[in-house]
Amino acid sequence: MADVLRLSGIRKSYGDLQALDGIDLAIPDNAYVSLLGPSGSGKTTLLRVIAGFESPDQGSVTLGGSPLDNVPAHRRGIGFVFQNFALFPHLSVARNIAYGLENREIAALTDRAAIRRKVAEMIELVGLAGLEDRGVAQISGGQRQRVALARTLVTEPRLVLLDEPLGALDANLRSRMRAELRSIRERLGVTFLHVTGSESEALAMGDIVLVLDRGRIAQSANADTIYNRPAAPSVARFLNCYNLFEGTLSGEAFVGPAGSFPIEGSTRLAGGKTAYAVRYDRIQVRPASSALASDEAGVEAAFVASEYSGAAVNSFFALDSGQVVEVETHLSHRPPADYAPQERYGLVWKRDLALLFA
Ligand SMILES: Nc1ncnc2c1ncn2[C@@H]1O[C@H](COP(=O)(O)OP(=O)(O)OP(=O)(O)O)[C@@H](O)[C@H]1O
Repeated sequence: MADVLRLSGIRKSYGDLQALDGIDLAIPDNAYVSLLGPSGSGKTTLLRVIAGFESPDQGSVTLGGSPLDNVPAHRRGIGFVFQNFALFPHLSVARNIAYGLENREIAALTDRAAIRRKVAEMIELVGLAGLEDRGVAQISGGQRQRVALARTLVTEPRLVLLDEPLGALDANLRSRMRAELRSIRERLGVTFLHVTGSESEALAMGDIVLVLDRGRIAQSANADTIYNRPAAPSVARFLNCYNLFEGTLSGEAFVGPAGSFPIEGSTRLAGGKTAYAVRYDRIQVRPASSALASDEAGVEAAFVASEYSGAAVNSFFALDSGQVVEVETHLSHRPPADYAPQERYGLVWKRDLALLFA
């Protein structure tokens, strides 16, 4: 797959704050790419540098092999979908979409019939047929989202940047729009770079997931690799599905405030920092003082509370060190257990399901 976008050595600071700290990145053509990172990690700044709304202090951006360094935002051929949609409230659905075509810097269209035809095609593609003449104040949030997308896509950009595009939608609509966005992108064959703070959205949508941590790319991989082999403890933390333990290696064990875990059989990953990680759904809860099998590791902890979320229950246990360990039990596997508050339990996992960053 050829790369549509390349970034090399991008740095951007605001005063003393290094918002982007040396970004090297290649984004393939015809792909859905998610950009995940916690608040303040530099996601919006990165999009703004790519779009040309901000100039980097150092580094270069190329699109389709051509440098963009001196190309202003409106001549880059890059589309941008804003979180708040940024539609013209006094214009109809069709007029909002046509606006992009009539006013684009490169090859603006003036032929009314051609504009009408392209707008109609786009309305069909994003599923807005029948709403052409409605004012954008008279349609739902999900429909406004589609107008924003259509207005960008109608200009045939090579790359579309989407800044938290589902953030303003309610939970139901958000999950429906995930599938819609993926299918619209596939039909057009254009590359989408979708910024999100939601790990489930990033993993569900991206053919490639980029994880940004304090202005640097911490990992770039497919969803399965990110989920099962996070490149660093910080990536595991953002994924919100791993218990992370701090400590050091001591012979054949990982030792920290939580206890001592034999490391034989655990998956060893390079991660810059020593840490031990166990996914929430890899932990079994047993009576306290149960014997461990030779391929298991575990800790004892006091039950705090459970949270029911439909298909699963998440239970929280406090270790003697104060750290809270989360256990996720899928209800298709077993009925919800009734743990007693403050009671001690054994939390046990197979060693070969644990990750050791060292
Ligand atoms: N115009 C600006 N002036 C000063 N600091 C800025 C400016 N824009 C961003 N920053 C700072 O740069 C850092 C990165 O901000 P950015 O908006 O890119 O993060 P983000 O990952 O998009 O966060 P969020 O998910 O909260 O939107 C933050 O610490 C932010 O406060």
